[in-house]
Amino acid sequence: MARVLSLSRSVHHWRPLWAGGPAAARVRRMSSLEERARVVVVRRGLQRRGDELLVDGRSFRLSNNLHLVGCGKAVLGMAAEAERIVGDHLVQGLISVPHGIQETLQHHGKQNMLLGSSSRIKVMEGAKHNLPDANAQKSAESIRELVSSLTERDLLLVLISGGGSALLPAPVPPITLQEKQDVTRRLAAAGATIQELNTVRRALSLLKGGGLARCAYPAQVVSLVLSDVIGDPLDLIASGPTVQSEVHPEEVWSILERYNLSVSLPSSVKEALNKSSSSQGEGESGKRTQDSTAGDHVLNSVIGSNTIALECAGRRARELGLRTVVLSPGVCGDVRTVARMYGLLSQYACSPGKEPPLELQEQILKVGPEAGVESWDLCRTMKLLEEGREEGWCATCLLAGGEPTVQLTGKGRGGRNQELALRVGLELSAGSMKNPAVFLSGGTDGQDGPTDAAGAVSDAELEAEAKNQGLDINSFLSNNDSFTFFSRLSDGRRLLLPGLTGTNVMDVHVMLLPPASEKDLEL
Ligand SMILES: Nc1ncnc2c1ncn2[C@@H]1O[C@H](COP(=O)(O)OP(=O)(O)OP(=O)(O)O)[C@@H](O)[C@H]1O
Ligand SMILES: O=C(O)[C@H](O)CO
Repeated sequence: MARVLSLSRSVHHWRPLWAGGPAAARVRRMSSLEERARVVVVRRGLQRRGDELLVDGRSFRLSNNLHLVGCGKAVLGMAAEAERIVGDHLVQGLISVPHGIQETLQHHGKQNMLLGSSSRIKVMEGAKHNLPDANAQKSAESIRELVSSLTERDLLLVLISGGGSALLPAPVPPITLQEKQDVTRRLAAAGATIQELNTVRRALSLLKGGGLARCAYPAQVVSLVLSDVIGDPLDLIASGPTVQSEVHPEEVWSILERYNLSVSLPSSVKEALNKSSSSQGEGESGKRTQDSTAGDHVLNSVIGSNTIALECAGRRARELGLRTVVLSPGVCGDVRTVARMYGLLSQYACSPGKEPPLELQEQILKVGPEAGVESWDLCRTMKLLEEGREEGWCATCLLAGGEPTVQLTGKGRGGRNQELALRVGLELSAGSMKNPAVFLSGGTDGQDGPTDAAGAVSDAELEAEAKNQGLDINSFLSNNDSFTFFSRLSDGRRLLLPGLTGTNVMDVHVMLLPPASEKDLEL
């Protein structure tokens, strides 16, 4: 947010700052905030008292018996912090992190998130563009080997964050990596939710759905989880490698049928699904899963989520002199519905007259829940927006988070954040009144779909700007080509390009709303 906009408080418009200048310094301050937040969540989640490790009120004895594994986009920074806390008892570690992340963090001067040369933790990179690949599969095999060698005197610390599913691929034989990748790619492209996607992934994997904890048995497993799924469901974040979950083949089949994939499935996948119904409750080694992942042997603890990103963004917005309103960390559903909701909220905040029209309120209460926002959050937000209009002395920064979905129909390059920004831009351009709101949507991991951008910024000028440059927004949208659109538009200055951030707590949406002028209120 700080990178993108600077607010002129005296006039009712925003001056885009994406050309650089003071913005660069602000990005650095923002990054150090991010870094502090991550350090805080790990320090809060993993406490040390002498040779005792305290997690979620439970105590574990450290005696040079600690092993560490992890997978996910935020895991490198988490591992660096964990090693600072318990490194003296660490025997060995191995983490699977995104391709290129060490170089990016180095490049951005985030030394704090990198492991030192004397670290006992080995870093393996893979899953380019967030797709499981041969490198990630190698990492998964090495992690499986490491944890399988543990005994009951060992303590296994598992670090998990979003992106972990692609970074820990271990297809159930005879499924090949390529076949598994095809199934998940086609599901994602058809608009499947992360809940549906990971339910299928769990059924096709040796390590997901508690498989990692099963392999580590009889060692004690302690998992620290940074959530990137709405509601923080442990069994779905990174497909729950340390969370025992039953595979219900009928549930998996119904998801595959919903997206018309059941007929074209490779025979290996069908075979694995049929087997899973008969081998319920058994680990790979034949150990009863009940023994290995239930009860005291495994502790899973969520240490952070999108709510933390919204808190940090809110703090920064207040420092910049803005009034902050947090809508919800649970925005989801089709990107068109989400765009409509933001269009309506901006109209509500900016419509002329003493009070926003009642029909707008009704429409917001209808569309909002379809975009995952509860009615009481909508009512609370509308009340705060209305108060903001009346106070009229500073602008409002509306913040929300979540993960909308895009149903891919085209072959272009883009991501849900860029597509959302583009669609919100159209909403803001529509109608006779020039809407003064500015909207940003960005993935906290720094990567939106298979593109180098994290997201984009839009406002009511977007449509005219595109037209002047000969770009037809609707044809880019119908080809899901939002990245190409924003790259071509005004030399890409509306794109958000932070590079991989080393964290991953879903997306953040920011809408800046200027206060209503006295003239507006009198209309
Ligand atoms: N051309 C496109 N236009 C719009 N959205 C796209 C496009 N290509 C892929 N997507 C969407 O991007 C999403 C994948 O994005 P990304 O790789 O950032 O994953 P993610 O959900 O953030 O990953 P993770 O949760 O594993 O960190 C999918 O939901 C997919 O529908
Ligand atoms: O890795 C994954 O499965 C997603 O990021 C959700 O956690």
